[in-house]
Amino acid sequence: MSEPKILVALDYNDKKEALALVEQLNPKLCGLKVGKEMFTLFGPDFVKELVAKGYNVFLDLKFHDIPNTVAKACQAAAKLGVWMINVHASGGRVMMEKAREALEHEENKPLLIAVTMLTSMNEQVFSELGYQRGLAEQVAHLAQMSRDSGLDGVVCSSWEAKQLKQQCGKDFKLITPGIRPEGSDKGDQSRIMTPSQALNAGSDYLVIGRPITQANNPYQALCDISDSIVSHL
Ligand SMILES: O=C(O)c1cc(=O)[nH]c(=O)n1[C@@H]1O[C@H](COP(=O)(O)O)[C@@H](O)[C@H]1O
Repeated sequence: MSEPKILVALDYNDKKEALALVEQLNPKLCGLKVGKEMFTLFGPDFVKELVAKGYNVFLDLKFHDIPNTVAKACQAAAKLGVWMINVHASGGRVMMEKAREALEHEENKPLLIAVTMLTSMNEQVFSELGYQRGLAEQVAHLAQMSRDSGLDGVVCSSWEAKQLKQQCGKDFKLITPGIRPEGSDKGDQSRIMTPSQALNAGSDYLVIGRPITQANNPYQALCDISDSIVSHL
């Protein structure tokens, strides 16, 4: 069975609300992403609760620290039984290599991916950061460094997916947030595509939050998105 391509971002401040949606879902339909808000509020036990339900759980804490700290955080995350964890590629090559090495002896080896440039970044915001390269070039540079460090993939926007597939190879996983069905509110996302466009561009997994969680009927919103990409499955 191919793994579900949709990862629902459970960005809730209410555990009951999150679990009410999860109860309507199933692990064949989607994976679940737990980010900084729910992890801060409800901690590792909430993550373990979702893992126990049989979901692919993506723990999105974007570890970015000195190599030793990130390596230990990755080991702690692996012990929760999660399917995927992320670090920030801007932490550098040594940090990413130490993170990968730290997982080698773990019983549960989650996919280890690196965040390149946040999908909320546009050229204007990016230019204030003072990088020499352009935004797309910086994403490509960080993706190559992540690949060379032995990571399993990157978080990037769907705008970079085609280029990164050519550059890093088909097995290097591309996880793309900034997914918006036609007509849905961009919010603070900048580099967006529809689910189908993103998969056509080469995305392996679609991270989708508010278009689902803030819909009037989140389950129906997920089903509609799932139906819209059925030709890609
Ligand atoms: O690592 C992430 O998941 C992430 C990286 C990135 O570049 N952009 C991004 O939006 N995300 C996360 O993906 C989710 C997107 O949520 P929505 O904008 O509501 O669909 C949020 O939980 C973000 O924290």
